[in-house]
Amino acid sequence: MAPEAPVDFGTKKISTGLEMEYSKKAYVTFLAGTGDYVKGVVGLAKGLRKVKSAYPLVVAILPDVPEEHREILRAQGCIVYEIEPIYPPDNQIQFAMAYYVINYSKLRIWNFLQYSKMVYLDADIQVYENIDHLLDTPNGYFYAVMDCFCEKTWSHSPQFSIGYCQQCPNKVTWPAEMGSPPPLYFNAGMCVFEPSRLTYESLLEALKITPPTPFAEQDFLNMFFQQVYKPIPLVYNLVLAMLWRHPENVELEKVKVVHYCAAGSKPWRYTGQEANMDREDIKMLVKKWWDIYEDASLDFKAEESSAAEEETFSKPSILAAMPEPAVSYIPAPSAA
Ligand SMILES: O=c1ccn([C@@H]2O[C@H](COP(=O)(O)OP(=O)(O)O)[C@@H](O)[C@H]2O)c(=O)[nH]1
Ligand SMILES: OC[C@H]1O[C@H](O[C@@H]2[C@@H](O)[C@H](O)[C@@H](O)[C@H](O)[C@@H]2O)[C@H](O)[C@@H](O)[C@H]1O
Ligand SMILES: [Mn+2]
Repeated sequence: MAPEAPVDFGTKKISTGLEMEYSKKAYVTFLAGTGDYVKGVVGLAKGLRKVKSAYPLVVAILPDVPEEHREILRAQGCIVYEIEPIYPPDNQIQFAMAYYVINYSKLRIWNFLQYSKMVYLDADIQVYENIDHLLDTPNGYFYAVMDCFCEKTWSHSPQFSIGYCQQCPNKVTWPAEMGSPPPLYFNAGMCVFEPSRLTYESLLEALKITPPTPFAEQDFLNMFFQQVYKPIPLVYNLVLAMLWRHPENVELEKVKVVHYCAAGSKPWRYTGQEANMDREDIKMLVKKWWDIYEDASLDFKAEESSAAEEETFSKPSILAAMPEPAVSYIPAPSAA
């Protein structure tokens, strides 16, 4: 289902006659659980500071994130918004990772209407060069980097079974008897999008009638934004598996954003034991992440900007009165 074309924001008068500034832009990430992903968010906040980004980092947190972690994020200058979880319809699907079920909650960021455009980044991503220009891309599209189908996390898929990957479409051509090749598919760890009430409500409505699939909200977002998806270069989201699956597509010295999504590559829990984790490039990238994380000169200093605010709801107060579409919640496994 293609989303409504997003309304072109400017300063928008609303029924009460109040004016609301819609031109704000920001980075946003997502944090769930009581575990160590908070380190990823701290690393990301410090990385964005190191590349002198002009925009704040918003963190959409689930209610289970402890106050101590929220304080750590505020102390790093993050703008912390608590969001309500979103679960897919009741299902028996085998997700590629059991905890993926919590990732549907990312959809709340489309309701951050106080922002006109945002770059979403997973907490296991690090930004090594300024990418603020992505927030000046033309509106009306969904920008993200193409994924790779070669890791065993894709073993459920027809692509994997015939050895097809969009990263090298001529290596194994898609057989005619399997119909047309799959549409271009993005990794949902990084994307450029426009918050919009219409898009948000359409997402939630579509979710109610969309059977969940192994890559959870990533599959769902690929289906939803298929008509407006614009692939952007791999330098904006290096999915680490590309280093051993498609090295011919990677110029590591030009990469601006690294996505530590390969099994065993999360820097804050790296042991080097898993497959490919003893590679020199992986060791270099993990060290690069730690150098930023441990650099005290990159910590937030209160005089840098007005104190970060925290709101306990996922919509600007002025829209609080607008009814939220009902979403059914079901119990789910806790985060990883
Ligand atoms: O316990 C968890 C698991 C996931 N996440 C968030 O959900 C994102 C997606 O999960 P992950 O990056 O582990 O998926 P991958 O990209 O590795 O498949 C993470 O980056 C975090 O932002 C989280 O906050 N806590
Ligand atoms: O909830 C589903 C997740 O799906 C994606 O995970 C990756 C990861 O599983 C790799 O190991 C695979 O190789 C890769 O293809 C896959 O996209 C996103 O990075 C993450 O943000 C989230 O959307
Ligand atoms: Mn990730």
